[in-house]
Amino acid sequence: MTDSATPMMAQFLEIKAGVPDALLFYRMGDFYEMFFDDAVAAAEALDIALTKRGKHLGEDIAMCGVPVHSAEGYLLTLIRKGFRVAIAEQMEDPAEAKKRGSKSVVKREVVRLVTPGTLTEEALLDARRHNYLAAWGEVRGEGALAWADMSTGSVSVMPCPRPALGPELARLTPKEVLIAEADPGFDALEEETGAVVTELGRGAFDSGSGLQRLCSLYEVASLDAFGAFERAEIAALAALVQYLEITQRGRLPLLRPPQREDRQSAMRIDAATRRSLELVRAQDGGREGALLGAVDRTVTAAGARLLEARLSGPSRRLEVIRARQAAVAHLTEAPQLGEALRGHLRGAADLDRALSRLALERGGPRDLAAIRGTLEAATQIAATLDGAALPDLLAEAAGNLTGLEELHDLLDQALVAEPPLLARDGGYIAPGHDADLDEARRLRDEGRGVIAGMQAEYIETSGIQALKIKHNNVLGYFVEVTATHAEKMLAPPLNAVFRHRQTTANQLRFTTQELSELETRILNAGGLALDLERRLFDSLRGAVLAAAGPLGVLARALAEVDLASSFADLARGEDWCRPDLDDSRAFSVDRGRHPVVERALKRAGQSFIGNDCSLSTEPLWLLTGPNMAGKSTFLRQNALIAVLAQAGSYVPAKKAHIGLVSQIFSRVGASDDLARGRSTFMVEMVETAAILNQADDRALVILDEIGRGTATWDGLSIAWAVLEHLHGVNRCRGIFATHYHELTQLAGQLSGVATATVAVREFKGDVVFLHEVRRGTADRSYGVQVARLAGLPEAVVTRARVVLEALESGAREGGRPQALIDELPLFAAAAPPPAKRQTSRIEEELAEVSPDALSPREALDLVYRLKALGAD
Ligand SMILES: Nc1ncnc2c1ncn2[C@@H]1O[C@H](COP(=O)(O)OP(=O)(O)OP(=O)(O)O)[C@@H](O)[C@H]1O
Repeated sequence: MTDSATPMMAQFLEIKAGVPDALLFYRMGDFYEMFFDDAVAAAEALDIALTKRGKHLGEDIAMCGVPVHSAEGYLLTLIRKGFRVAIAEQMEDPAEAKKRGSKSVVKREVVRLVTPGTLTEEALLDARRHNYLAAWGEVRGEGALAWADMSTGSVSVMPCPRPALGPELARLTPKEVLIAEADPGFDALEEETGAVVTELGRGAFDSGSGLQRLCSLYEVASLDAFGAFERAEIAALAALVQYLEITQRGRLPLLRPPQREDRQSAMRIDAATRRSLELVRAQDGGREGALLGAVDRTVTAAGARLLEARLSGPSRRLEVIRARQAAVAHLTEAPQLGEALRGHLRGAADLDRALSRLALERGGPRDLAAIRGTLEAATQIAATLDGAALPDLLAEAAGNLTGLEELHDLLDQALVAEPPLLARDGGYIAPGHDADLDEARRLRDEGRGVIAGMQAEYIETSGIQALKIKHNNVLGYFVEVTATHAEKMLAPPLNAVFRHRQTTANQLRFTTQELSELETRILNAGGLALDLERRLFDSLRGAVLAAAGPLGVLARALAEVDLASSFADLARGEDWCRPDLDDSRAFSVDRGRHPVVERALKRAGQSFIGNDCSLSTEPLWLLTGPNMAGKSTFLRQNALIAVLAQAGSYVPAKKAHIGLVSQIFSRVGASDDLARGRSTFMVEMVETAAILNQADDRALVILDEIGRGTATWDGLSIAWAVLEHLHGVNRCRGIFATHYHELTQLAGQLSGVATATVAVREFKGDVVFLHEVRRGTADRSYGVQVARLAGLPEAVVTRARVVLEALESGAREGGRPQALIDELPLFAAAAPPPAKRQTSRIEEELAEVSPDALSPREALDLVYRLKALGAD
């Protein structure tokens, strides 16, 4: 090391050596600075300027920095881009360091490692989603998965064999997954799950020392009180806790006792099915186009998180679903009650997250106020529910909403109505709460009044009207006059009172004995007031944390009430029905609808055609129909109805009877996976194999055009064999959409297979989509007509018709394809002279438009007009 900044750089390098995998935010005054490779990487990721600061071993040191006050936004960007960030703070006042000698460096320490799975800041989190950190451990061949949301304190665990890990992670969508280092077979995990995968030393997953760590965390002698955990579960939990200790530098978040989940209790939905059904994320990654976006009417963030969890993991337990349904039914039938609850819920804050920030000492006065507000809402909700005959779930929730009145009263009495964000500047404790604080504040404020009086007095003594008493950080309080009065002020008698301190370009500044004394008094009183407030904050925080257990139960109850009333609001608003669920293998839906497609159509002023589906007697439906007729929509809507029903919601149908579905498989819409070297066809076959190997007789399988990605006869043969297997071996319920009309012959031979088709009408050579599903088979594909609608050149469409006709008549007469093709007239000869095309009304309308002259509103109106013309 050869430069002047050596001691500081030495400190930087030492700290950096302790966190080699993270970018180091090194606090220097009002900035977090980054150096060397960290600076280069961060400057690029954040798109900020890269500069230099001194030299190290003869080379320039790269540097970049972000202001502390806006650091959160930069942190978020870095975390989203997959970085981990270590934050090194100054652990002492620079003045302290100076006392040790002019060359000494301010003490700094890493106070926290910020990783995707360990965020707590409001600004860094999506309020309506969980932020899970997961850990997968294995002991003697038995696997287990544990997951925690540090921002709410929830902790869960369950046995999870290695093959089930992918589907479970797809359900939970954790932001970060911990695995033991050198565990083979996890190469693709990051890509598959979108989570950051972090490897920990094997020691972190040791179940023996892990048990001790967990017992001391929960202050219990054994974990039996929370459930009977397997060793692998303990290993996974222990790894989670150790990682939190590492990242939070010993300051553990509030962690609730682990909840043991049972894999058997949730409907199984694999990752491909989740993608295909777009349960909580649409294919474009957004929430809006997904089922979640279409059904979310929750008014609290915790309610929204619960909804996502329910849609991601619908239940398989009849009694659980029925209890949830009963709550929704009660509120659907009593709309005023539901509305009143929703009104009160709007006043509730995110209690879990406020609590978690307070536990980590990252909370402020607003978090206390959030808890006060939520307790208030809880009391109102409990009162609203009081006295009515309630279904069990609501009665239980109502019971959990009371009992914390004392804490509420304490907070209410202690806090001002709208406290500031930061505790630093005080001003959040209400007057009248603490006599000492009131007294200190009185002294401080009186001092300010005295200053005003003193200014008037000095104006009189000096005869200088423009004299002012001001304050700055260097001089404290001082008297200021303009330079024109210099002579007078510096001469007797005034110079005996006013001591000259500073001359600026136009002003002279003075202090007086009296002013200095007053300043000390004001400062002392102000400092004392701040100190007292800080202590009161700590004691309020202590009172809140002491009630963390019941507060957690209350937060959960509020989320349940929110979810039940939001489902009720949805059911009423959208005219949904209460599905009848039982243990049978029935599946019968009358006038079912697809909630997401229906919403999109509604926005465009169109209505959705409801369709029936009955798999109760013939469990497999073979669905044919032209492209664009609505086959995929029909397939998906039936799967979504099963998901909604088992999540406890009403469903978009006139009537529905559903025997519990154990697993859903959906293969709708092709996708390839070029990153993993799989073609569309290969992906399709891998997924089909998974379905045939796993589907049981309670499964619901929806398959769209299996086999279309290969040659016709291969495709047809595969589709045929798959259908036979589903019918004879899997014996599941399912809908199978296909363009192979030959397959419908199979339906006649298999007793459990029925045929259905999406109806269309032909009108002047074009197809008109009716979107009606009827029993029977489609007479033809209408592929050429649909292609024409899509705007294929007229010549190509005409030619395709000729080829189709020849192929069809040839096939009827039993000709060989090659012979048929040989007989076809050549394209050039067959192509009709380009006839003068008739212009359509849409084209006529468009010809009139000059785009630049349109206002946005006019443009929108135009789209509606064109759309209406298209439908004519
Ligand atoms: N029941 C319905 N009522 C009204 N409109 C519908 C209905 N079903 C589908 N549609 C409309 O038809 C469009 C096409 O539907 P879908 O994608 O399901 O067709 P498809 O038969 O699967 O087509 P392809 O075979 O080309 O994949 C939808 O985007 C929607 O706008």
